[in-house]
Amino acid sequence: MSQVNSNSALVGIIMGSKSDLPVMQDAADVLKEFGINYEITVVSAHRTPERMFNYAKDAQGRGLKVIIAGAGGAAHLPGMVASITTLPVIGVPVKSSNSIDGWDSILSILQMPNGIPVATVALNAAKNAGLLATQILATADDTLTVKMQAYKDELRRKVEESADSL
Ligand SMILES: Nc1c(C(=O)O)ncn1[C@@H]1O[C@H](COP(=O)(O)O)[C@@H](O)[C@H]1O
Repeated sequence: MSQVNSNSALVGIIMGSKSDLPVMQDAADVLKEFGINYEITVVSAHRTPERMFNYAKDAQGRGLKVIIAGAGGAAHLPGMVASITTLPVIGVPVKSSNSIDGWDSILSILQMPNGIPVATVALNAAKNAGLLATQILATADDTLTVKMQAYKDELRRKVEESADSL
């Protein structure tokens, strides 16, 4: 993996294992759709603690603005990364193969102690993580704001169209 969309990634997508990629790819697809440079790689707090520490420590200096971190099971990765960096961290609970219906990762990521927030999306909701990262970047980028508004207008139009066809 370790793929970088361009030299100047604004969003870092990390995951605890390559087995999370089918879920986390949705975040990358959204960022691609909005024309946002991102990087994507595997980082594990449990299995590669030094890699995790270095990634979080260097992220801001390398130009990242937001980190999306997905993990399953005892999902410590998003919280540990959030403890090291001042960048906003969006956590994606992943339903891994031997999970307790995903509740293990949901609660691990959601129930952070005061002081170290992780913006937790729904189970496997990497798409929403990508959209939230886009909205965070849009606060300082008018072009992105216009694109996000168009995205929402299109969502509304599709729902209204489906309602009209009932
Ligand atoms: N939760 C974590 C962390 C971590 O939080 O550091 N590292 C790996 N994992 C998770 O273990 C699950 C099973 O991983 P494997 O499929 O590699 O056995 C994955 O969902 C991964 O995110």
